[in-house]
Amino acid sequence: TGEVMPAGGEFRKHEDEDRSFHGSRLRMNPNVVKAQYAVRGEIVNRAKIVSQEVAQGKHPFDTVVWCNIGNPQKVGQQPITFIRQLLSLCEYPQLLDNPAVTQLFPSDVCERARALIADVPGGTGSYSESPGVPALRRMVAEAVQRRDGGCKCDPEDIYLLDGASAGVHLMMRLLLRPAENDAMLVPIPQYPLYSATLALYGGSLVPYYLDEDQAWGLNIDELKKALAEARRKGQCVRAIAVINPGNPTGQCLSYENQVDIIKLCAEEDLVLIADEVYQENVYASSKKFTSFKKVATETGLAYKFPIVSLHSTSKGFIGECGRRGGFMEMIGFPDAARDQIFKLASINLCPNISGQIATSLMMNPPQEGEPSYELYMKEKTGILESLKRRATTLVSSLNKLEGVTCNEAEGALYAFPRIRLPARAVEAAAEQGKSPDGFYCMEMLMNTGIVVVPGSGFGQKDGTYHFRTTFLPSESEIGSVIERLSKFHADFLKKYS
Ligand SMILES: Cc1ncc(COP(=O)(O)O)c(CN[C@@H]2CONC2=O)c1O
Repeated sequence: TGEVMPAGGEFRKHEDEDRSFHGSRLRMNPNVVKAQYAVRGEIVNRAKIVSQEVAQGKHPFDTVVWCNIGNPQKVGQQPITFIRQLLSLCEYPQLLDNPAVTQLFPSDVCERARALIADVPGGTGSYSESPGVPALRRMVAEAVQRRDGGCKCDPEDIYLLDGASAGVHLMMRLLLRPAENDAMLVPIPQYPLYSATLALYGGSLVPYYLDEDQAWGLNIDELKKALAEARRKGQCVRAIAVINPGNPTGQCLSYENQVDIIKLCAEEDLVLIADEVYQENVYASSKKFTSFKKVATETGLAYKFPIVSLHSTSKGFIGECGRRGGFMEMIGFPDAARDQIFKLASINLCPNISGQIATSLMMNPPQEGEPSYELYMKEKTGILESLKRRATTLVSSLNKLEGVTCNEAEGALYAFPRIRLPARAVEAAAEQGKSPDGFYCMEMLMNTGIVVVPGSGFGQKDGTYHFRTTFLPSESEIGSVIERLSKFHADFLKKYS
């Protein structure tokens, strides 16, 4: 069914032909064709065209608002000064020899930079060890130990990454065996990195549904039923992915939920993939982040089964998405698996050094009394408090719309409202071969310029429709975004009622 690249022939793009070349065709990996990633799907691709057309006055709005992706600096969030100052000096150490440097950079930044430069053999342009620069891994491990109230963290368990995505890919490659009917438990709604990588590496997704009526709570009995049902069907469930705080749902797990999950993994021989990239994004005063590693330690089950915990420089208040920084902490993996993980990391040579440095700085911020501390805390607090205000404003506005309900965004960067759509809208969507919420989101784009992602891209209970939006537009513009969205929603209901 596939196509074969012509031997020796140059493969040219065929706009008006059937994409064959010299009669030959390109045979592609069907898993690649099967994988989907809605965060940058059809709506976003259309939005790119619209954003070019807006300048020519072709649309009833003058800006496209990118609410499809948690990309804070794309929509105006400022980088953290401390991080950028240190990266600047690490990228061009000669600055430190310039007498003017002390006028441009605080003394603690200069000292840190000298230490980092000494710690990174060959500088930021050199390959490092595949798991990352040893000194930076140690810095991250010490910080994880402090974060978790003293729970031991071995630097050998820390792998620095080109973003948390790289850690998920690595784990999927390690665990999913062809022709073994391997599967993974994934929350629904889920961040589509999980469904996409399962498709890419030949695994299958076993859904466990979060309960929208219980603030997207996780029901451990539901999880156990999903596991038993999958096994009954002959699926070999290898792991469970947990996203805490949740994406797209924003819920923060209770400590009890976490204990239940850990006990289940230990009893059922499951690898726990703890996706904790939003650990700094907790807004609900009744919730606080506790790492699964800490809960496992306090439950007496740490190192009794494999846990891989993921963190990233892309989220939190740092928002260094393009830096491609992050790390995974792996505990409870047998040595034979660790050897294979090292080999997988080696095939990619090493994570980028700038991202490694940013990760070590994310985990080791300025301390009270240091010259950089005051500005750092001002920037951090300013961003997190603003995110909390924007989350509250957006969710309360969404709940005022007819037929819309939206749980509180307890954490992360998103709201995931449920929308009730008129039958005529569902019919119109079907006529265009679109999902109802995909149809709604495309109409939203074409009428308002606001780019969101249909709930169908994250998974949802049959018969329900959602969309995911970030609350990243600045506080000066989020009001107008809400106005545009509210007017669109009312007009849409009128048009299809
Ligand atoms: C839950 C979760 N895990 C991992 C990642 C990947 O992070 P890295 O940038 O470190 O690879 C993301 C990114 N969030 C995507 C990107 O922006 N909006 C999203 O939903 C995420 O939301």
